[in-house]
This record gives sequence, structure tokens and C-alpha cells, in this order.
Amino acid sequence: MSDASYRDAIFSTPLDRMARFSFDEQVVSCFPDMIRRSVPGYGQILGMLGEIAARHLRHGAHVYDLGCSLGAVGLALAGRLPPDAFRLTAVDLSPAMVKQATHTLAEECPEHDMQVMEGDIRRLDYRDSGMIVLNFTLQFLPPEERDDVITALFEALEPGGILILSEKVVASDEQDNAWLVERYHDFKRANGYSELEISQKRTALENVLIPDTLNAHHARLSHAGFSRSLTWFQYLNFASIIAFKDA
Ligand SMILES: Nc1ncnc2c1ncn2[C@@H]1O[C@H](C[S@+](CC[C@H]([NH3+])C(=O)[O-])CC(=O)[O-])[C@@H](O)[C@H]1O
Ligand SMILES: O=C(O)C(=O)Cc1ccccc1
Repeated sequence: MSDASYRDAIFSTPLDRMARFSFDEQVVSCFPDMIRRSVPGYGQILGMLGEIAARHLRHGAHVYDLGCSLGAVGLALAGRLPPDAFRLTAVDLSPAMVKQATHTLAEECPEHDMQVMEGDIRRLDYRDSGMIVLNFTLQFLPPEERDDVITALFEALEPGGILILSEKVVASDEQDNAWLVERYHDFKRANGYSELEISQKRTALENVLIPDTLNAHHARLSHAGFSRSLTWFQYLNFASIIAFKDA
């Protein structure tokens, strides 16, 4: 298993047939670089997840990391909490991601009880959990399937449990949204992406990453049964929500 990590140059050359974006072997090798340069606040959100877990998690509770990619959420929690504090199941649909995440968690955190499994979060038989994290994952599901997933996660949470939902979002005001998207493109330029890379990635993500408004997220959480949800982080058009299940 190679741990080689590369700079994201996937959309750096002109592509005649624009492929839809997918989480394959090519993406795995540059994923840590891609996500840090493409998602405003990614590192800050991960850092705070450890603090949130330290405050909210019942000792020994089970945690899900849904759409785990390379296991960054598990690494963040294990960096903040001792091995007996929690057990974690990380799930991803992409075999290439699961393979690398399994290797990384075993190598980096051998003392922590963290499993990685290949699976579709729309069809999982969820076990009781104290914390469920969707860190930039719900946005890749077809919009009409999102309600059922959030409802299943509400059911799986123990009383007093929390859901963390980080997402790329769209602003309902067109002018506000245009400003946020323009500044997001400035953010990517400042992180070394070219005009070509920005525009080709945008095309590849069309109909693959479909953002909701923050209002739509809060309405969905409320409808699923969460008594309280709040946006605890926002940086341009990227946000993270915490939702609480009553104790
Ligand atoms: N139905 C599905 N079931 C399971 N996994 C899925 C599904 N659809 C997509 N995925 C997986 O969701 C992940 C989204 S990346 C998450 C980053 C990570 N959380 C991180 O904190 O580094 C976000 C991004 O790349 O913007 C990919 O690994 C997909 O294979
Ligand atoms: O890169 C983008 O344009 C994004 O919207 C964020 C992103 C980051 C990594 C994979 C897919 C989308």
C-alpha cells in the first residue's frame, strides 16, 4: 500500500471529454491536498470536532463517520480523545478510499477502536450512536434521498446524541450567492488553482455535488425530529451545522 501523497492536478490540463467527478484511485492520491485547497475551513472544522466530542460524547459511545474518505474525522477524534473514550465506524462508498483509510487508521491510531467499512450510507443498518458526522458527504446524495438518510440518523442517535453536518451551501439570495461563489473562486486561485482548473472542476461537479440552502438543511433536521440545530461554522459558501437530539 502506497502512502504517496500528491498535489491535486486533476483538472490542470484541458480535457476533451469532461468526466464527472468521482472518488477513484486518482483522487485518493491527491485527496488531502485537494480538500485542504478546495474547502474553506476544512482543517478548522476537523480541529473543532475533537473539542465538540470532548464536551458532548458519553464515555465509550459509538461514533459514525459517514463518507469518511481517508478517515480524517477519526484521526481528528483520536488526536483529541483517549482510546477508551469512543468506538468509531467509518463508512465510504469508494473502495479506493476505504482501502487507504483502513491502512491509515491502523497505522496512525493502533490503540483506538476504529473500523472502516465499504458501504452506502443510504442503505446502512445503523447501530445506536452518540455522535454521527457527515463531513461534506450529504451534498453528494441525490436531493430526494437526503430526507430519509437524515431521519434514519436521527433514529440511530441515543437521547442526548449529536449530528454534525458540514456542507457546501447555496445562498437563497442570488446576489449574495454570486458574491460568495466569486470569493470562493478567489480562495481557490489564492490556493494555486488556475482558471482552467477552477472551471473544469466546476463542470465536473455539476449534477454531482448539489448544494442545499442552510434553511433547507435546518428544515430537514427539524422535520427528522431534531429539537435544535445551529450553524456553528461558516466560511464563504461552506458551513457546518450541529443538531441535538433531546436527552
Ligand atoms: N452514498 C454514499 N455512501 C457512502 N459514502 C459516500 C456516498 N456518496 C459519496 N460518498 C463518499 O463521500 C465522500 C465525500 S468527501 C468527504 C470528506 C471526509 N468526510 C473528510 O472529512 O475528509 C467530500 C468532498 O470530497 O468534498 C467521498 O469519499 C465519497 O466516496
Ligand atoms: O472543489 C470544489 O469546487 C468544491 O466544491 C469542493 C470539493 C472538494 C473536493 C471534492 C469535491 C468538491
